[in-house]
Amino acid sequence: MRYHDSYLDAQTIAKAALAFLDKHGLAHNPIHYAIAYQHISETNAQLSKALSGILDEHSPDPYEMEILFDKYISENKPKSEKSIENLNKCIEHLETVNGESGTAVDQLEHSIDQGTDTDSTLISNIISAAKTVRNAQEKVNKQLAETRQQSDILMKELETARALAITDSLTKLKNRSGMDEYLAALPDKSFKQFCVAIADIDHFKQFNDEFGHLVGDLILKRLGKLFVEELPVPCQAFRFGGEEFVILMPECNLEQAIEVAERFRIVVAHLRFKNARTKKRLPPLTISLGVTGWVKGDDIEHALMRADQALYQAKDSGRNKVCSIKA
Ligand SMILES: Nc1nc2c(ncn2[C@@H]2O[C@H](COP(=O)(O)OP(=O)(O)OP(=O)(O)O)[C@@H](O)[C@H]2O)c(=O)[nH]1
Repeated sequence: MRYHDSYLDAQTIAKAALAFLDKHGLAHNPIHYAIAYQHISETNAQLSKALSGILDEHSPDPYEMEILFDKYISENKPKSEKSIENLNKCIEHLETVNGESGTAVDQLEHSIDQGTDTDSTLISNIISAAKTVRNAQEKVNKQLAETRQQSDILMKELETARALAITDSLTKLKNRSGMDEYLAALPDKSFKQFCVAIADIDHFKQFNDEFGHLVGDLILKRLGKLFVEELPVPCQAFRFGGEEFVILMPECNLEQAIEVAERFRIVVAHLRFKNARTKKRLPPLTISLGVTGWVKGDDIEHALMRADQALYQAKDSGRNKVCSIKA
């Protein structure tokens, strides 16, 4: 159970939670209320820490509240455990039914072996055993259909869990594991021409410090979308953690890869963000990129190290730049 407050305690917390919402001009909707309740009752330390960080600066807006709710309250647990439980129950039932029909047949065999029954008793025993077996068969068929349904649900849940494991929850881009899967599935011919880039947001710490991590998260989210919208096929971006992204560029020579990176850099530099609460414009955001070639036989880690060196050069020479190192 999540809440242990007594009736009276809960009433007191509820009043304080509503007063909190009023104080910050927030609607009494379930999302805002859940945040306020958990904050006031001190039952969610991480939520309170994030909320206090915002409260130090300003009253949270509904957008920030939604992000807090998604990050610290909302639960999206996989139902796999329940499905496995159901599947096991189906199997157990199948075993019981199978046992019932086996017992009926055993009893019949026994009375035939003994030879003590009259013909009419024997016939009625055969009919009764046949009925038991037929009933059991019907039950088995029904149960099998249910088992199939449960196993389909489980398969879907496993697929979802697998997709989640290789996806970055914030940007929705594939993560490092997703990139490893992508590389493992690459046909050999793709290695003829292949480039790798690392993109990194400039002065993102400063941005976070000035506007808060939640706004920083929104920027990362927007960048994730932009990679998908702006990178030409078959280039693909992956989030490696933090504000660092890897772009794999199959079928690109170094010159073409630099062009792709440069175009993306310019798109980002032209983006304009607005603070949803204050409606004020945020300062322009820039990224730096390091590009390198990846040749057949080379370890991807080596290519990533070269791309990182190139990125370092871009940062070192003023940022908002693309630098490259040959394979
Ligand atoms: N909002 C947000 N910030 C993040 C996330 N991951 C990493 N960061 C922040 O990204 C910042 C990275 O800072 P630094 O590595 O110092 O780099 P920088 O400030 O961007 O400076 P340069 O890379 O040298 O231009 C840190 O403040 C991290 O907290 C995230 O998921 N969300």
